Order: sequence, then structure tokens, then C-alpha cells
Amino acid sequence: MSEARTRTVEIAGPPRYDVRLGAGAERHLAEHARPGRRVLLVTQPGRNEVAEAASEVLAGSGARVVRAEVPDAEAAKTAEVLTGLWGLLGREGFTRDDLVVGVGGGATTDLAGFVAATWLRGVEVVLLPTSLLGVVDAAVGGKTGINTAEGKNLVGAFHPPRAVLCDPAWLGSMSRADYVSGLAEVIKCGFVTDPVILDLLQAAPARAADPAADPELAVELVARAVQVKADVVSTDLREAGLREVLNYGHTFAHAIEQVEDYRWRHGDAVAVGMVYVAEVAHRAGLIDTDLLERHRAVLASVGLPTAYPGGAQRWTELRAAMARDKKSRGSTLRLVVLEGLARPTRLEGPDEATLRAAHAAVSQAGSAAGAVP
Ligand SMILES: NC(=O)c1ccc[n+]([C@@H]2O[C@H](COP(=O)([O-])OP(=O)(O)OC[C@H]3O[C@@H](n4cnc5c(N)ncnc54)[C@H](O)[C@@H]3O)[C@@H](O)[C@H]2O)c1
Ligand SMILES: O=C(O)C(=O)C[C@@H](O)[C@H](O)[C@H](O)COP(=O)(O)O
Ligand SMILES: [Zn+2]
Repeated sequence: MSEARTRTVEIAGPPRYDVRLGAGAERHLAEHARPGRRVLLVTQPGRNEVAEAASEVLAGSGARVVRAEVPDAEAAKTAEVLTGLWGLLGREGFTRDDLVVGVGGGATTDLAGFVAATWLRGVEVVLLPTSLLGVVDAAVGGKTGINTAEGKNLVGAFHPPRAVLCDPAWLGSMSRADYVSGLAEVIKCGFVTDPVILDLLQAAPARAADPAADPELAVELVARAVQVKADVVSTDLREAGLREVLNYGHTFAHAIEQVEDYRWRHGDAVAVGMVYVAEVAHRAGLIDTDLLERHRAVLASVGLPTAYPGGAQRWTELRAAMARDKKSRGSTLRLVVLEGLARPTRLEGPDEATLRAAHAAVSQAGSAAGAVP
């Protein structure tokens, strides 16, 4: 693997930790294992190769590995699955000295992080993201949690990992649809902070959508997105203010995910959510038509959806779900919007007519391809 595919991004913290990208990244697990240390390895179906490699490193350092395979994707982020893991930790006698390791996409690492955050009020966790979305976003920054019937990520904790380890080769087995879904979070980083990401993507969208076509570009995009997240979470871990920018597009996205009963990929929903909030910002006089249309252009160029079809009935459901967004205060909806490229701000209590008009705009124009096949 060339130098261009090996990177370390430091999360300055507090707490400080590294996101290590490179071939054989799992070997760094040895730094977190010791004889007799119990390790709960939480993984998702299909990740056997990475889980096995991780187990070997841990066992090779004398750790006692207990493996738990949880359901795939959002089906893992439930109270029932979490309760099952607590039971396992209890039966295996996990103490505060022990460790949780998460291996999989963002759903698995969110769950693994939350079980670590809650067991004995907090044990250490190391995350091995195997999806693009996982490595650029979910595994980094310490947000952990599960969904409830009422909405996405409604129960969780801030619990940063001790390390994030990813071999970019792991992403090679992802389906194109899952990989492209992860690009939505990369594009989000481009709009809120680092427009070079948008330039890179728009210069070579076909190569950006296929890590095998240009592995160096893939790692460059990953490293840039992780750097955006590193800078933000090092300043504001608990989302007192600045961190909200990482939620760009998510108010509408989480509403789509809930209304669709989690059949939409998270990144696909974020793509439509960014177009939605750009429509709101445009109507509020904050961004011009060029920046609005750049959202549609860059997202569509890699095959992400830019529309969510639905009439008035759908809007009622979506609006109710949006009210439960964590950025709301009382009955006031707060949206992260742009007032220019890489100039995020908040729009507090936007008027209902604007919200509805933006919904009409994303209901009609663009392509809708978000549902998981
Ligand atoms: N904690 C955070 O800060 C944060 C940030 C962004 C997203 N998230 C959460 O992350 C989740 C979305 O992440 P995701 O898309 O990675 O979720 P996911 O775990 O559902 O993975 C998506 C699909 O990709 C598959 N997959 C993963 N790695 C693979 C590989 N190497 N090869 C083949 N298939 C692979 C999974 O099995 C799954 O079917 C959502 O729950 C979202 O809320 C959390
Ligand atoms: O790290 C953050 O902060 C984010 O908002 C990143 C988002 O991409 C991610 O989907 C996050 O899980 C959403 O958080 P939530 O607080 O809105 O549930
Ligand atoms: Zn997200």
C-alpha cells in the first residue's frame, strides 16, 4: 500500500485519540489488549474476515475475546439488542478494566459505542469501521446510541473511542449503493467546512463513487472528511454549539428514515435532507440559486438521491418527526443552514410556509433512489 493510502488523523480532544487508516490497521488492537483482559467484539453479519483478523490480534496479546454478532444495519440499534449485550457482559463478568470492540458499519459501531458507554457507566471502546460512512463519520467523535419507535438516535451518550482503526481495503467489498450512501456525509463536510472535497468529487465523480477505480482519491476524501470531524469534535464534543454543523441535512434526513421505517440508507436520506435545507435557506434569502443547485449537482453526480416524493399527508408525518430533532428547543425547530459555501449558521423557528414549500420542492425535482433494495 502506498503512502497515499496510509494516514493518521489525530482527534486532539479531549479525549485525544487517533483515526488510523492503512493496511493491517487492526494490528493496532494489540495496543489495547493485555493478558486476561476481556474483550466484547460486537460485529454484524458478513464482517467475518475483519472480525476474525481482529480476534486474532486480541487473542495473540492474551485477551479473552467474547464475540457477539448483532443484526445488520438499523435492526442492531434497538433496546432489545442492547439488552442482549448487557446480559452477555454480565454473564461473562466484564469489569471496568475490560474493553468493547465494534467491527462493522455505522449502525454496529453506534451500538457498540453505546453498550460501552452504559456498561458499569462506561468502559473503553475501540472501533473498526468497515463502511465508508462508518470511517468518515459514525466511528469518529463519540456519538453513540440506538433508535426508538419515536425516532432516530433518541437514546444515546457521548462516549469517544480510544482509537478508530480502518484498512481502506475493507471498503472494497461494499455494495456500490452503500458506498455512495457514505459519500453523502463526505459531501456534507464539503458544504459545511471543506469545499475542496466538492471540487475533488465534481472533477471525478465516477472515480469518487468507486474506491477500486481510484484508491488514492478514496483515501484523500476519507482523510479530509475525518479531519473536518476531528476539528469540530475537538472543539465541541457535546454539541453545545459548533458540533451542530455536522448535523447539516439531518433534521429532514432523520424524519425520512423514521417515516420510511429505516428502509432508506442513512446517507441517502442525508443527501435529500441537504437539498431540503438548501431549499429552505434559499427561500430565506441566505443562499443563491447557484449554491442551491450545486447541492443537486454534486449529489446527483455520484448517484445520490435529491428528492423524496410525497404529498401533503407525507408532510404531516415528516413535520412531526422533525419536531423531535435534538436541535429543537421547546417547540422551536432549529435548522443548520448555510449562508454561503462553508458558512454554516442556524435558522431558528423558520416559518411553516417556507418549510412546506421546501418540502414541495424536494417532492418534485430530482431523482429519488433512497430505498434499500
Ligand atoms: N455516531 C455518529 O456520529 C454517526 C454518524 C453518522 C452516521 N451514524 C449512524 O451510522 C449508521 C449508518 O452507517 P452505515 O451506512 O455504515 O451503516 P450500516 O452498519 O447499516 O452499514 C450499511 C450496510 O453496509 C454493510 N457493510 C458494512 N461494511 C461492509 C463491508 N466492508 N462490505 C460489505 N458490506 C458492508 C452493512 O452490512 C450494511 O448492510 C446510521 O445508523 C447512522 O445513524 C452515526
Ligand atoms: O457527529 C455529529 O455530531 C453528527 O451529527 C454526525 C451525523 O452525521 C450523524 O448522523 C449523527 O449520528 C447524528 O446525530 P444526532 O444527534 O442528530 O442523532
Ligand atoms: Zn449522519
